[in-house]
Amino acid sequence: MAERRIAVVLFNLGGPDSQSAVRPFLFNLFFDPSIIRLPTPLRWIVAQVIARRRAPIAHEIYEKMGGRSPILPNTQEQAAALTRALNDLGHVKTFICMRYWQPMTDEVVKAVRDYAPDEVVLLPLYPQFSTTTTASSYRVWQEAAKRHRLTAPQKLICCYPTEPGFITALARATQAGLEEAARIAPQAKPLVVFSAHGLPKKVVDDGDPYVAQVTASVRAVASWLDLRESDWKTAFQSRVGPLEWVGPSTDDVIVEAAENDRAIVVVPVAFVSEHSETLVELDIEYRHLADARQAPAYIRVPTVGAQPDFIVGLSRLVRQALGKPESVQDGMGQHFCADWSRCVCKALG
Ligand SMILES: C=CC1=C(C)c2cc3[nH]c(cc4nc(cc5[nH]c(cc1n2)c(C)c5CCC(=O)O)C(CCC(=O)O)=C4C)c(C)c3C=C
Ligand SMILES: [Fe+2]
Ligand SMILES: [Fe+2]
Repeated sequence: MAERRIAVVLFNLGGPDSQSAVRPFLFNLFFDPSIIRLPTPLRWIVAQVIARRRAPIAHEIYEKMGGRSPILPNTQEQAAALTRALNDLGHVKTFICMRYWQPMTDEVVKAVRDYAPDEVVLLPLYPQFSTTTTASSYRVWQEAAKRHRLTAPQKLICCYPTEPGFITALARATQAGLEEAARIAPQAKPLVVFSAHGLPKKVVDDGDPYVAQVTASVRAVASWLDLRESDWKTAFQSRVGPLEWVGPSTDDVIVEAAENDRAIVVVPVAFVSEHSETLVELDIEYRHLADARQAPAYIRVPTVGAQPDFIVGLSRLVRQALGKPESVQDGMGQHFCADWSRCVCKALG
Protein backbone atom coordinates (compact mmCIF):
# COMPACT_ATOMS: atom_id res chain seq x y z
CA MET A 1 0.00 0.00 0.00
CA ALA A 2 1.26 3.52 -0.81
CA GLU A 3 2.34 5.61 2.17
CA ARG A 4 -0.20 8.15 3.44
CA ARG A 5 0.83 11.68 2.45
CA ILE A 6 0.25 14.18 5.23
CA ALA A 7 0.73 17.93 5.02
CA VAL A 8 1.14 19.80 8.31
CA VAL A 9 0.76 23.56 7.94
CA LEU A 10 2.16 25.79 10.68
CA PHE A 11 0.35 29.13 10.88
CA ASN A 12 2.35 32.04 12.25
CA LEU A 13 2.34 35.81 12.00
CA GLY A 14 5.50 36.42 9.96
CA GLY A 15 7.83 39.38 10.19
CA PRO A 16 9.83 41.63 7.87
CA ASP A 17 12.94 40.00 6.39
CA SER A 18 14.55 43.37 5.52
CA GLN A 19 14.08 47.02 6.37
CA SER A 20 12.30 47.59 3.03
CA ALA A 21 9.76 44.93 4.00
CA VAL A 22 8.74 46.77 7.20
CA ARG A 23 6.15 49.09 5.71
CA PRO A 24 4.41 46.54 3.44
CA PHE A 25 4.40 44.07 6.37
CA LEU A 26 2.70 46.69 8.55
CA PHE A 27 0.24 47.46 5.76
CA ASN A 28 -0.67 43.75 5.48
CA LEU A 29 -1.21 43.62 9.25
CA PHE A 30 -3.42 46.70 9.46
CA PHE A 31 -5.32 45.79 6.28
CA ASP A 32 -6.51 42.59 7.99
CA PRO A 33 -10.25 42.97 8.80
CA SER A 34 -9.64 40.96 12.00
CA ILE A 35 -7.30 43.75 13.17
CA ILE A 36 -9.04 46.85 11.76
CA ARG A 37 -12.76 46.25 11.58
CA LEU A 38 -13.78 48.63 8.79
CA PRO A 39 -15.22 48.10 5.30
CA THR A 40 -12.61 47.52 2.56
CA PRO A 41 -12.04 50.89 0.86
CA LEU A 42 -11.84 52.74 4.19
CA ARG A 43 -9.69 49.99 5.75
CA TRP A 44 -7.24 50.26 2.84
CA ILE A 45 -6.78 53.99 3.47
CA VAL A 46 -6.53 53.58 7.26
CA ALA A 47 -3.98 50.74 6.85
CA GLN A 48 -1.83 52.92 4.56
CA VAL A 49 -1.93 55.78 7.05
CA ILE A 50 -1.13 53.65 10.13
CA ALA A 51 1.61 51.71 8.31
CA ARG A 52 3.27 54.98 7.26
CA ARG A 53 3.04 56.41 10.80
CA ARG A 54 4.20 53.22 12.54
CA ALA A 55 7.07 52.53 10.09
CA PRO A 56 9.75 54.74 11.75
CA ILE A 57 9.21 53.06 15.18
CA ALA A 58 9.10 49.61 13.56
CA HIS A 59 12.31 50.35 11.59
CA GLU A 60 14.05 51.12 14.89
CA ILE A 61 12.69 47.91 16.45
CA TYR A 62 13.92 45.73 13.58
CA GLU A 63 17.26 47.61 13.42
CA LYS A 64 17.94 46.30 16.93
CA MET A 65 17.63 42.73 15.55
CA GLY A 66 20.00 43.29 12.61
CA GLY A 67 17.31 44.72 10.31
CA ARG A 68 15.02 41.68 10.18
CA SER A 69 12.72 39.47 12.21
CA PRO A 70 14.04 36.02 13.21
CA ILE A 71 10.49 34.60 13.26
CA LEU A 72 10.90 32.64 10.00
CA PRO A 73 14.22 30.89 10.84
CA ASN A 74 12.84 30.07 14.31
CA THR A 75 9.64 28.66 12.82
CA GLN A 76 11.74 26.63 10.33
CA GLU A 77 13.60 25.07 13.26
CA GLN A 78 10.27 24.10 14.86
CA ALA A 79 9.01 22.72 11.53
CA ALA A 80 12.11 20.52 11.12
CA ALA A 81 11.80 19.17 14.68
CA LEU A 82 8.08 18.47 14.24
CA THR A 83 8.66 16.65 10.93
CA ARG A 84 11.18 14.37 12.69
CA ALA A 85 8.68 13.74 15.51
CA LEU A 86 6.03 12.65 12.99
CA ASN A 87 8.10 10.51 10.62
CA ASP A 88 6.48 7.23 11.73
CA LEU A 89 3.10 8.40 10.36
CA GLY A 90 4.00 8.04 6.69
CA HIS A 91 5.11 10.69 4.25
CA VAL A 92 4.87 13.87 6.33
CA LYS A 93 5.80 17.30 4.96
CA THR A 94 5.60 20.44 7.12
CA PHE A 95 4.82 23.79 5.50
CA ILE A 96 5.07 27.26 7.06
CA CYS A 97 2.28 29.73 6.31
CA MET A 98 2.75 33.30 7.52
CA ARG A 99 -0.13 35.75 7.72
CA TYR A 100 1.61 39.06 7.00
CA TRP A 101 4.95 38.28 5.34
CA GLN A 102 6.52 35.55 3.22
CA PRO A 103 5.85 32.69 2.83
CA MET A 104 2.22 33.85 2.58
CA THR A 105 -1.02 31.93 2.16
CA ASP A 106 -1.54 31.79 -1.64
CA GLU A 107 1.97 30.52 -2.27
CA VAL A 108 1.71 27.92 0.52
CA VAL A 109 -1.74 26.65 -0.53
CA LYS A 110 -0.36 26.04 -4.04
CA ALA A 111 2.70 24.22 -2.64
CA VAL A 112 0.44 22.02 -0.47
CA ARG A 113 -1.87 21.28 -3.42
CA ASP A 114 1.13 20.33 -5.59
CA TYR A 115 2.34 17.96 -2.84
CA ALA A 116 -0.99 16.12 -3.32
CA PRO A 117 -1.62 15.18 0.32
CA ASP A 118 -4.24 12.69 1.49
CA GLU A 119 -4.82 14.86 4.58
CA VAL A 120 -3.93 18.37 5.73
CA VAL A 121 -3.55 19.41 9.38
CA LEU A 122 -3.53 23.14 10.10
CA LEU A 123 -1.57 23.87 13.28
CA PRO A 124 -1.42 27.48 14.52
CA LEU A 125 1.71 28.40 16.46
CA TYR A 126 -0.62 30.28 18.78
CA PRO A 127 -1.49 28.11 21.79
CA GLN A 128 -4.34 30.49 22.67
CA PHE A 129 -7.09 31.13 20.12
CA SER A 130 -7.79 34.69 19.00
CA THR A 131 -9.93 36.10 16.22
CA THR A 132 -6.91 38.32 15.41
CA THR A 133 -4.48 35.43 14.90
CA THR A 134 -5.76 31.86 14.39
CA ALA A 135 -9.17 32.82 12.97
CA SER A 136 -7.57 35.36 10.64
CA SER A 137 -5.05 32.82 9.29
CA TYR A 138 -7.76 30.19 8.93
CA ARG A 139 -10.10 32.51 7.03
CA VAL A 140 -7.52 33.49 4.41
CA TRP A 141 -6.41 29.83 4.18
CA GLN A 142 -9.95 28.67 3.38
CA GLU A 143 -10.40 31.41 0.77
CA ALA A 144 -7.11 30.49 -0.93
CA ALA A 145 -7.84 26.76 -0.74
CA LYS A 146 -11.07 27.35 -2.65
CA ARG A 147 -9.32 29.57 -5.22
CA HIS A 148 -6.52 27.08 -5.85
CA ARG A 149 -8.68 23.96 -5.64
CA LEU A 150 -7.00 22.34 -2.67
CA THR A 151 -9.54 19.60 -2.06
CA ALA A 152 -7.78 17.22 0.39
CA PRO A 153 -9.54 16.87 3.80
CA GLN A 154 -8.32 19.58 6.16
CA LYS A 155 -8.43 19.77 9.93
CA LEU A 156 -7.73 22.82 12.05
CA ILE A 157 -6.28 22.50 15.53
CA CYS A 158 -7.90 25.53 17.05
CA CYS A 159 -5.96 25.98 20.27
CA TYR A 160 -4.04 24.19 22.99
CA PRO A 161 -3.66 26.56 25.96
CA THR A 162 -3.10 23.75 28.49
CA GLU A 163 -1.48 21.11 26.27
CA PRO A 164 0.83 19.19 28.66
CA GLY A 165 3.95 19.40 26.45
CA PHE A 166 3.56 23.15 26.01
CA ILE A 167 2.97 23.66 29.74
CA THR A 168 5.87 21.39 30.76
CA ALA A 169 8.30 23.17 28.39
CA LEU A 170 7.22 26.58 29.70
CA ALA A 171 7.24 25.49 33.36
CA ARG A 172 10.75 23.97 33.08
CA ALA A 173 12.08 27.15 31.48
CA THR A 174 10.39 29.22 34.21
CA GLN A 175 11.92 26.98 36.88
CA ALA A 176 15.38 27.66 35.39
CA GLY A 177 14.55 31.39 35.41
CA LEU A 178 13.59 31.23 39.10
CA GLU A 179 16.84 29.42 39.92
CA GLU A 180 18.83 32.09 38.08
CA ALA A 181 16.96 34.83 39.99
CA ALA A 182 17.76 33.09 43.30
CA ARG A 183 21.46 32.92 42.33
CA ILE A 184 21.65 36.62 41.36
CA ALA A 185 19.46 38.00 44.18
CA PRO A 186 19.11 35.35 46.91
CA GLN A 187 17.66 37.89 49.35
CA ALA A 188 14.86 39.11 47.05
CA LYS A 189 11.39 37.61 46.75
CA PRO A 190 10.82 36.67 43.09
CA LEU A 191 7.78 37.67 41.03
CA VAL A 192 6.96 35.65 37.92
CA VAL A 193 5.42 37.99 35.33
CA PHE A 194 3.59 36.00 32.66
CA SER A 195 3.52 38.34 29.68
CA ALA A 196 1.22 37.89 26.68
CA HIS A 197 0.64 40.04 23.60
CA GLY A 198 -2.33 42.29 24.42
CA LEU A 199 -5.54 42.91 22.50
CA PRO A 200 -7.90 45.89 22.29
CA LYS A 201 -10.43 45.55 25.13
CA LYS A 202 -13.29 45.79 22.63
CA VAL A 203 -12.12 42.59 20.88
CA VAL A 204 -12.28 40.70 24.19
CA ASP A 205 -15.63 42.25 25.15
CA ASP A 206 -16.98 41.04 21.80
CA GLY A 207 -16.24 37.44 22.79
CA ASP A 208 -12.64 36.75 21.79
CA PRO A 209 -11.50 33.88 24.09
CA TYR A 210 -7.78 34.75 23.96
CA VAL A 211 -7.49 36.35 27.41
CA ALA A 212 -9.43 33.49 29.05
CA GLN A 213 -7.12 30.99 27.35
CA VAL A 214 -3.99 32.94 28.36
CA THR A 215 -5.28 32.76 31.95
CA ALA A 216 -5.73 28.99 31.57
CA SER A 217 -2.11 28.63 30.36
CA VAL A 218 -0.80 30.77 33.22
CA ARG A 219 -2.74 28.81 35.85
CA ALA A 220 -1.47 25.53 34.41
CA VAL A 221 2.19 26.67 34.59
CA ALA A 222 1.72 28.17 38.09
CA SER A 223 0.18 24.91 39.27
CA TRP A 224 2.99 22.79 37.65
CA LEU A 225 5.48 24.93 39.61
CA ASP A 226 3.38 24.97 42.77
CA LEU A 227 3.46 28.78 42.88
CA ARG A 228 1.35 30.75 45.33
CA GLU A 229 -0.97 33.52 44.04
CA SER A 230 1.41 36.18 45.41
CA ASP A 231 4.31 34.68 43.40
CA TRP A 232 2.98 35.57 39.93
CA LYS A 233 1.03 38.05 37.81
CA THR A 234 -0.36 38.02 34.28
CA ALA A 235 0.30 41.10 32.16
CA PHE A 236 -0.13 42.23 28.55
CA GLN A 237 2.48 43.85 26.31
CA SER A 238 2.90 45.39 22.82
CA ARG A 239 0.03 47.85 22.85
CA VAL A 240 -0.32 49.86 19.62
CA GLY A 241 -2.86 52.51 18.60
CA PRO A 242 -5.27 54.75 20.48
CA LEU A 243 -7.80 52.14 21.70
CA GLU A 244 -7.96 50.85 25.26
CA TRP A 245 -6.18 47.45 25.54
CA VAL A 246 -6.53 44.73 28.13
CA GLY A 247 -4.38 45.15 31.23
CA PRO A 248 -2.43 45.29 33.36
CA SER A 249 0.37 46.29 31.03
CA THR A 250 3.66 44.43 31.38
CA ASP A 251 5.67 47.65 31.75
CA ASP A 252 3.50 48.85 34.69
CA VAL A 253 3.80 45.47 36.41
CA ILE A 254 7.59 45.49 35.97
CA VAL A 255 7.94 49.01 37.34
CA GLU A 256 5.80 48.17 40.38
CA ALA A 257 7.69 44.92 41.02
CA ALA A 258 11.06 46.71 40.78
CA GLU A 259 9.89 49.41 43.20
CA ASN A 260 8.85 46.64 45.62
CA ASP A 261 12.33 45.06 45.40
CA ARG A 262 11.06 41.92 43.72
CA ALA A 263 13.39 39.83 41.54
CA ILE A 264 11.55 39.80 38.20
CA VAL A 265 11.21 36.66 36.07
CA VAL A 266 9.38 37.46 32.81
CA VAL A 267 7.76 34.54 30.98
CA PRO A 268 6.41 34.95 27.43
CA VAL A 269 3.23 32.86 27.64
CA ALA A 270 1.62 33.47 24.23
CA PHE A 271 4.71 33.53 21.96
CA VAL A 272 6.36 30.24 21.09
CA SER A 273 9.40 31.66 19.29
CA GLU A 274 11.70 34.67 19.44
CA HIS A 275 10.98 37.92 17.56
CA SER A 276 10.63 41.66 18.11
CA GLU A 277 8.20 41.30 21.02
CA THR A 278 10.67 39.20 23.02
CA LEU A 279 14.11 40.28 21.77
CA VAL A 280 13.42 44.01 21.76
CA GLU A 281 10.41 44.74 23.96
CA LEU A 282 11.18 42.28 26.79
CA ASP A 283 14.98 42.06 26.50
CA ILE A 284 15.83 45.70 25.85
CA GLU A 285 12.94 48.06 26.64
CA TYR A 286 11.49 46.39 29.76
CA ARG A 287 14.93 45.36 31.08
CA HIS A 288 15.85 49.04 30.90
CA LEU A 289 12.77 49.91 33.00
CA ALA A 290 13.73 47.31 35.61
CA ASP A 291 17.40 48.39 35.68
CA ALA A 292 16.47 52.08 35.99
CA ARG A 293 14.50 51.19 39.14
CA GLN A 294 17.25 48.92 40.44
CA ALA A 295 15.25 45.72 40.41
CA PRO A 296 17.33 43.09 42.27
CA ALA A 297 17.15 40.86 39.17
CA TYR A 298 15.50 40.85 35.73
CA ILE A 299 15.41 37.45 34.04
CA ARG A 300 13.66 36.85 30.74
CA VAL A 301 12.70 33.22 30.24
CA PRO A 302 13.22 31.98 26.64
CA THR A 303 10.24 31.01 24.49
CA VAL A 304 9.56 27.27 24.14
CA GLY A 305 10.99 27.26 20.58
CA ALA A 306 11.98 23.71 19.56
CA GLN A 307 12.22 22.35 23.14
CA PRO A 308 11.50 18.58 22.99
CA ASP A 309 8.51 18.74 25.41
CA PHE A 310 6.84 21.36 23.22
CA ILE A 311 7.53 19.51 19.98
CA VAL A 312 6.17 16.27 21.48
CA GLY A 313 3.06 18.26 22.46
CA LEU A 314 2.64 19.58 18.90
CA SER A 315 3.12 16.10 17.44
CA ARG A 316 0.48 14.77 19.86
CA LEU A 317 -1.97 17.41 18.61
CA VAL A 318 -1.31 16.45 14.98
CA ARG A 319 -1.84 12.76 15.81
CA GLN A 320 -5.12 13.58 17.57
CA ALA A 321 -6.31 15.61 14.61
CA LEU A 322 -5.49 12.74 12.25
CA GLY A 323 -7.92 10.55 14.15
CA LYS A 324 -5.40 8.53 16.12
CA PRO A 325 -6.65 6.93 19.37
CA GLU A 326 -7.10 9.98 21.58
CA SER A 327 -8.91 11.99 18.91
CA VAL A 328 -11.04 14.77 20.41
CA GLN A 329 -13.14 15.80 17.46
CA ASP A 330 -15.93 18.08 18.58
CA GLY A 331 -19.32 18.92 17.14
CA MET A 332 -17.83 21.38 14.67
CA GLY A 333 -16.62 18.72 12.23
CA GLN A 334 -13.22 19.83 11.00
CA HIS A 335 -12.31 21.65 14.18
CA PHE A 336 -10.19 20.14 16.95
CA CYS A 337 -9.42 21.37 20.45
CA ALA A 338 -6.82 19.98 22.79
CA ASP A 339 -9.14 20.71 25.68
CA TRP A 340 -12.70 21.31 24.53
CA SER A 341 -14.00 21.58 28.09
CA ARG A 342 -12.03 24.80 28.54
CA CYS A 343 -12.20 25.98 24.98
CA VAL A 344 -14.55 28.81 24.11
CA CYS A 345 -13.41 29.11 20.51
CA LYS A 346 -16.94 29.00 19.10
CA ALA A 347 -15.99 32.44 17.74
CA LEU A 348 -14.60 30.36 14.88
CA GLY A 349 -17.97 29.12 13.72
C1 LIG B 1 -0.44 36.06 20.49
C2 LIG B 1 0.00 36.64 19.43
C3 LIG B 1 -0.42 37.93 18.86
C4 LIG B 1 -1.62 38.65 18.95
C5 LIG B 1 -2.88 38.27 19.70
C6 LIG B 1 -1.44 39.85 18.20
C7 LIG B 1 -2.41 40.86 18.05
C8 LIG B 1 -2.14 42.13 17.52
N1 LIG B 1 -0.94 42.63 17.05
C9 LIG B 1 -1.06 43.93 16.62
C10 LIG B 1 -0.06 44.76 16.08
C11 LIG B 1 1.28 44.40 15.84
N2 LIG B 1 1.87 43.20 16.14
C12 LIG B 1 3.18 43.23 15.72
C13 LIG B 1 4.11 42.21 15.84
C14 LIG B 1 3.83 40.93 16.32
N3 LIG B 1 2.63 40.48 16.83
C15 LIG B 1 2.75 39.15 17.18
C16 LIG B 1 1.78 38.33 17.75
C17 LIG B 1 0.46 38.71 18.04
N4 LIG B 1 -0.19 39.84 17.66
C18 LIG B 1 4.08 38.76 16.85
C19 LIG B 1 4.62 37.37 17.01
C20 LIG B 1 4.76 39.86 16.33
C21 LIG B 1 6.23 39.92 15.96
C22 LIG B 1 6.52 39.88 14.49
C23 LIG B 1 8.01 39.88 14.30
O1 LIG B 1 8.70 40.75 14.79
O2 LIG B 1 8.48 38.95 13.65
C24 LIG B 1 3.45 44.49 15.10
C25 LIG B 1 4.76 44.86 14.41
C26 LIG B 1 5.85 45.32 15.31
C27 LIG B 1 5.57 46.69 15.83
O3 LIG B 1 5.45 47.62 15.03
O4 LIG B 1 5.41 46.80 17.05
C28 LIG B 1 2.28 45.24 15.18
C29 LIG B 1 2.06 46.63 14.67
C30 LIG B 1 -2.43 44.27 16.81
C31 LIG B 1 -2.99 45.65 16.46
C32 LIG B 1 -3.10 43.17 17.36
C33 LIG B 1 -4.52 42.98 17.74
C34 LIG B 1 -5.51 43.71 17.40
FE1 LIG C 1 0.94 41.65 17.21
FE1 LIG D 1 -11.12 25.05 20.54
